[in-house]
Amino acid sequence: MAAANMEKRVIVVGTRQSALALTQTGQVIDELKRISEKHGFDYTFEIKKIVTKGDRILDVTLSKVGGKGLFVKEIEQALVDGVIDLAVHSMKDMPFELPEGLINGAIPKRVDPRDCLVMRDGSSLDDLPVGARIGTSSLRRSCQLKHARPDLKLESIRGNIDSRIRKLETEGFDAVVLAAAGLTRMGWQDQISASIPVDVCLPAVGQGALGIECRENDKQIRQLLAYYNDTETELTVRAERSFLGALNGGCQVPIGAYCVISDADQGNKVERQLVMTGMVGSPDGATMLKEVMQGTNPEQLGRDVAAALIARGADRILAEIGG
Ligand SMILES: NCc1[nH]cc(CCC(=O)O)c1CC(=O)O
Repeated sequence: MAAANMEKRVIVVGTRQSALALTQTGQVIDELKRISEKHGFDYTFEIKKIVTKGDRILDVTLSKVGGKGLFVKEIEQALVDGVIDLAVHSMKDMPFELPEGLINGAIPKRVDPRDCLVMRDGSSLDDLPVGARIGTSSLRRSCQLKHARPDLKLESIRGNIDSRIRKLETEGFDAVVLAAAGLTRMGWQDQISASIPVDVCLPAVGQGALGIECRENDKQIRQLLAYYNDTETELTVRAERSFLGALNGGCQVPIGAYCVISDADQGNKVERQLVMTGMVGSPDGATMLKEVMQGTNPEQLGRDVAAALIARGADRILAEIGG
């Protein structure tokens, strides 16, 4: 056992104060405690709550305010300043570029990446009556749902997961759209009426995955986090993020991507391929461009899928939205 492992240390974990952030941070800490014990690290963990700009303006339409990474800037500053040692993010809220000196130390195994419907009645997209009112403020979700069902009325809805579910009743929606991952982490999976297949609604880049951010020069934490990384998730999320970066997109544009690993049996050897679908659409769902490609280098694959969509006019769609 390396001597560094034996050193006692209190690791301060920064988190937003939303129920989802606190819950997933708690779950990550439980897992890191388990890994610490297993590998002989003498670490204890402490939570530090941080209020971000995104939390302060949750009642405003975020897509109007604009700006990328509204939920992470203050947390990253605390990491840079040494006030905290770790931060747990939903991968899909993580900006494309990390500040100098910070890295993503681990991407743990991804859970269900799909969007789902919490419905008043019914158990599938097809059960929604003609002209049903659907609550979502994600342009990506409205684009794809409108494309699949032009009759649906997509309306803006804000707030944390629990307040969005409440609005199903109080604001008379027929359904609200949420990520299965958030509901499951909260233990609310019984609220899911229908999972939307990824070929109907391609998830946001990194949806269902977490990112654990730390300082690049913190060797102890990096050693600990290496045990928590999931290689398959890391490769697929890297491809998706490369796609997002090549399109210069934030989370407020109708961009979706989902990458999986497929092991193709080539007779005498198994070849590992990344298979990625990327999507760019107009908010009204009238235009929706999709490409599926495969490759072995995640960054290259992301750029290739982006280039293929740009060749078909994706950059013009995004320029119109101002994404
Ligand atoms: N945009 C907010 C957000 N950021 C991460 C999740 C949970 C899903 C995940 O971890 O990917 C959610 C809620 C949602 O989209 O329903």
